[in-house]
Amino acid sequence: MNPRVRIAPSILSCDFARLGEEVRAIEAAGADWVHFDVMDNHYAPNLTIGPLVCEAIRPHVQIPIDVHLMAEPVDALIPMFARAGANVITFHPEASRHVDRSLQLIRDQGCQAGLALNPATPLDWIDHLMDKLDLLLLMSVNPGFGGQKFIPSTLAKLRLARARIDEHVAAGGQRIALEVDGGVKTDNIAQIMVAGADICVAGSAVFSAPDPDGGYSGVMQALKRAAC
Ligand SMILES: O=C(CO)[C@@H](O)[C@H](O)COP(=O)(O)O
Repeated sequence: MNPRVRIAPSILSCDFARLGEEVRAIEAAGADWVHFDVMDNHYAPNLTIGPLVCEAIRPHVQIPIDVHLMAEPVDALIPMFARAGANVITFHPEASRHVDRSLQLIRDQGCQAGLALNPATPLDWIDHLMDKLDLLLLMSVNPGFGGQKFIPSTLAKLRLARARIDEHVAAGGQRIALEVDGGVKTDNIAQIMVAGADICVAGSAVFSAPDPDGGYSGVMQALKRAAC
């Protein structure tokens, strides 16, 4: 088992008719965070869930809710999700006119602030923002849907991001968690961890592999074992 790996199942792939049960089951199986994908049919080509759903699952789990905004504009959504019980709020830089201000707004609401970069979005976006980041999310698929294939060039970007974060910490900066999102499976999670990830989002890999009793311990253990 790799003690460093944290798994954040993306509920985009869960059975929404049994949402409360599903989030309780992933927590019982050892999930570290609940990953909550917000898409608006504008920034991302899909329409998913909002603050009401976040508020509805909040009492069902103790683990952090990791809200990933694939929506624009973001500023009005930030306090809504903070009030709904989000612990981490991440957005894409193209979705905010004033990225620094949006990051500060997240921290002002008492949440951890994250920036998400699409596969084709350069890492340079973080250049003047390192002090404001609690999390950097690298998309390893294009935003929109669960069940896509991991884009291999993410590994090189991940190594660069790891080096940037380590330099920042060595220079006295705060820690920044590095999250990878999309196409994470048991057969590639080891490479992803070696490249420097701290947190792996996994949607279809988790929710398509329930145990016979409907839980997810088997797949969660398999992902954590494979991450070594
Ligand atoms: O945000 C997204 C896709 O836009 C991701 O969170 C996916 O939902 C992860 O699902 P899998 O690729 O693991 O199935």
